[in-house]
Amino acid sequence: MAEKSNFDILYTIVDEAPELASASFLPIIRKFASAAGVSVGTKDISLAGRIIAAFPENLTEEQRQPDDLAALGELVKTPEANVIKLPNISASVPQLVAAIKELQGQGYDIPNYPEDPKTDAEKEIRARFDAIKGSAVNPVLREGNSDRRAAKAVKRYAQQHPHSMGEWSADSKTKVSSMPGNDFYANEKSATVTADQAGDARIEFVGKDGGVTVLKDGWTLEQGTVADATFMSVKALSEFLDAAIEDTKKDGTMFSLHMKATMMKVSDPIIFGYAVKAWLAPVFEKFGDRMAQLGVNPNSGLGDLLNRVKDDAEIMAAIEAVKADRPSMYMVDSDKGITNLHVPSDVIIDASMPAVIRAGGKGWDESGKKGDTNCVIPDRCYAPVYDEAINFFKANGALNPATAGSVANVGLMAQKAEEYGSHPTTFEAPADGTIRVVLANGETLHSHEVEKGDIWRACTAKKAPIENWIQLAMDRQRLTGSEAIFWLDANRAHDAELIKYVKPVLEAAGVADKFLIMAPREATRKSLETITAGKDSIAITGNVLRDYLTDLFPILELGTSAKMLSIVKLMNGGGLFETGAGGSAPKHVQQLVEENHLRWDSMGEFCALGESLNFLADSRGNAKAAVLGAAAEAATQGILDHDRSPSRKVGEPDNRDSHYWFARYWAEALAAQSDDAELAAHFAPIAKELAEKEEQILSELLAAQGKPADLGGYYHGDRAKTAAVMRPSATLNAIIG
Ligand SMILES: NC(=O)C1=CN([C@@H]2O[C@H](COP(=O)(O)OP(=O)(O)OC[C@H]3O[C@@H](n4cnc5c(N)ncnc54)[C@H](OP(=O)(O)O)[C@@H]3O)[C@@H](O)[C@H]2O)C=CC1
Ligand SMILES: O=C(O)CCC(=O)C(=O)O
Ligand SMILES: [Mg+2]
Repeated sequence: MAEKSNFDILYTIVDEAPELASASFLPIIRKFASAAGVSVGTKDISLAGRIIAAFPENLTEEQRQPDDLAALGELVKTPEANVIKLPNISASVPQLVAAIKELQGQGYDIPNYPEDPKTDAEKEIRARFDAIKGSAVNPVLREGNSDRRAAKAVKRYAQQHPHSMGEWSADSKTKVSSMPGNDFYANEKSATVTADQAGDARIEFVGKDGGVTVLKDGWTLEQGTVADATFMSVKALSEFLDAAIEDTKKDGTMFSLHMKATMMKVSDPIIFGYAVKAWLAPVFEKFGDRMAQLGVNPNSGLGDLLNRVKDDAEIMAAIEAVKADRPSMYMVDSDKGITNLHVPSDVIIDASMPAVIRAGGKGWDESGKKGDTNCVIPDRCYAPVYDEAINFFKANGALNPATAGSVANVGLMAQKAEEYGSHPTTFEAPADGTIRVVLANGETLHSHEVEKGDIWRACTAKKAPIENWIQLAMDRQRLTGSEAIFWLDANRAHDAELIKYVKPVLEAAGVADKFLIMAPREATRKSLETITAGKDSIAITGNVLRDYLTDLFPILELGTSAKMLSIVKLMNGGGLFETGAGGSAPKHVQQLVEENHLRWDSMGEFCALGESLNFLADSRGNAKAAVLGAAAEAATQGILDHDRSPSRKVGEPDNRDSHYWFARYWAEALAAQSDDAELAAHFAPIAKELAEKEEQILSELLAAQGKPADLGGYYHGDRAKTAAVMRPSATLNAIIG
C-alpha cells in the first residue's frame, strides 16, 4: 500500500546550491502557506540523506533517518501526490566517496565504498551504494512524462533583457566527433513485445564454448513494451578515441569529452574510463600493473588517478611526457588545473555542450585561454543534435535571444523509459561470445555477437507511458498551436518502433497534419530555423533528448535552464513539480563558501511553487490554495518586472535578496486580492512591514556578503549553521518567524 502524505505539499531536501536556497526560501513558503491552512512537509533525498538511510544498523537512534526516497517513490504513484522536487546530486564514485568520508568525519559509522568487492559482505555493501550512485532519485520519482517549457513571462523577460552570447564565426574549428560505426546507434535492435512474448525474460551470455551465463533473470516485459538491446564495441571505441586525440592535435583545438556519467551510471563511466586510458595510453602500457596495484580505476577519472600515483616519480614523469605529446585539453577549472577528464561527473553533456555552444564554440584550455574545441561524443544516437546546432550557428551566427522563439519539450520519461532505465540491464561482455534476450516463451528476442569488454545494454519503454506521452504532445500542440515535431529517426531501430505507436494515434485523432516526424539532426535544423524566425516549436522526444534539449534551448534562449517550468503530470493523477531543468550548481556553493554570495536563481522554485499551489487548488478544490497560487504567480512576475533575480557578483543582490522580494510581492498580491478577505487582512500588515523595512533588510543581507561562510559540511551541512548563513537578516527573520 502506498503511503499517504500528511502534508498538502512535499518539498524536497536536496544538495548544494538549491538546498542552500531552501534554507532561506522554505521558511517563507511555510509562513505564507500556513496562513492559508496549507501544510508543507519535507522529504530528504539528498546524497547524504540517502547514504544515512541505507545503513541504519550502523547508526545510533539519533543519527538514523528513514528512507524518504522510497516513501516518495510510493507517494508519486498516488493521486494525492503534490511534490516540489529540487535538483539533487547524482553522484559519481568520487562524489560518493567524498560524501561517505564527510559523514564518517561527523561520527557516522558508514562503511567505505568497496571499490573492488570480494567477500559477500563487501558485495552487499557495494550493492547498497550502487543503488545510491548516479541518477538514483529522478527515475524513482518520475512516474509521469515531462512537460518543460519557459513560462510566458520568463520568455518575455529574456527577450527584453537578452543575455550575452558568444560570437560564432564561419571558420570556427569547433566540431563534434563521433564513432564511425559499431556504436550503440549502429548495433541497436528493437521490438514491441507481443502477447505471446510477454513475461519474465532472461539476459544470457553464451561463451564460445557454448556455456551459458545468466546475466539477468526475471526481466519483466509486458505486452506492448518497446524493448531494445544494443552494444558499443570497445575496440572500435578505443580506435576512435585514439584517432580523435590525433585529429584534435591536427586541428590545433582542445580535446573535450562530453558524457552523462551520472544518468547513464553504468555505461558512461566505462566510456569515460576508455578516454582516460586513451589519453594516457603510453603510461598505461608501461605502468599498467603498478597503477592497478595502487588502486587506479580509470573510470573514476584523472583526478583520482593522479591522487593515487602522485608519490611514484616514474609514473608522474611518464604522465608529464605524455602531456607534451597531447593536444590542449578543455578545462573544467583552469585555475585549479581540473581537466575535462578529472571527474566523470564534472562534464555533463546536457549542461556542458550548451555552454560551449552559447560561448560561440569556445572552451578554456590549461592556461585559461579561450579556444575552439573538438567535442567528442562517441555514440551517434544523439550527437547529431549538437553537430547540427554547431553547423547552424557557424553558417548563421549566434541565436539572438531578443527575437528568438522558444522550443518547449514533451518528453517520454515515465517508468524509467529508454536508456535512462538501462542500469540493471547493462553489462560488460565477460568474454567473446553472444549476448541474447531470451523471452518467457523461449524465443530469442535480440542477440548480439560481442567481444570481451563490449558494453551491452537493454532498455524498455512501456505502452502506457508511450500512449500518455503522445496524448500529452497532442494536448500541448492543441493548447499552443505551435509547430510540433516528434524527434524520431525512422532509421533507428527503437525510434521506428515508437513511430509505429505515434502515427496511428495521430491519425485516429485526426491531427496527423499538425505534427512532423523528423530525425534528431533534421529536427534540430528545423527547430533552429523556426525559433530564429521568432516562432515556437514543441520538441516531442524520448528521455535522453528530453534531458539534452531542456538545457540546450533554454541556455540559448534564456541564458540558463534554471528558469524553466518543469511539470511532471504523474500517470496516477498526482503532480510532481520540478524546479528548473538544471542541476545543483556546485560552482555556486564554492562562491558562497569563499565570499558569501549565492548566485543561484530560484526562478525554477518560484514557478514550481505557483504550479504546485494551483494543482492543490484544482485537485482538492482548495480555494485558499488558489488565492495563494495566483499571488505566487504575481510575485514571480514581480521578480521579473523589477529585475530582482540574483547577480553573479559579490556585493550585489543575491539569492537571499530575491527571496525577500518574492515574499514582499507575494504578500502585496495577497493583500491586494479580493477573493479571500481573510487572507487579504492577514497579509496586509505583513506586506506593509516588508515594505517599510526594505532598506534595513537589504542592508542586513548585504552586510553578510564578502567574507567566507561556514556551512559545517558540504554534503551534510549543519542545519543551524546553514540557516545562519542563509538567513542573515534579523529584521526579515522577525517578520517570517
Ligand atoms: N533534476 C536534477 O536533479 C538534476 C541534477 N543534476 C545534478 O547536478 C549536479 C551538477 O550538474 P551540472 O551538469 O554541473 O549542472 P548545473 O546545472 O548544476 O550547473 C551548470 C551551470 O548552470 C548554471 N545554473 C544551473 N542552475 C542555476 C540556477 N538555479 N541559477 C543560476 N545558474 C544556474 C550555473 O552556471 P554559472 O556558473 O554560469 O552560474 C551552473 O554552474 C550533478 O550532480 C547532476 O547530476 C543535474 C541536472 C538536473
Ligand atoms: O537525474 C539526473 O542526474 C539529472 C537529471 C537531468 O539532467 C534532467 O532531468 O534534466
Ligand atoms: Mg538535464
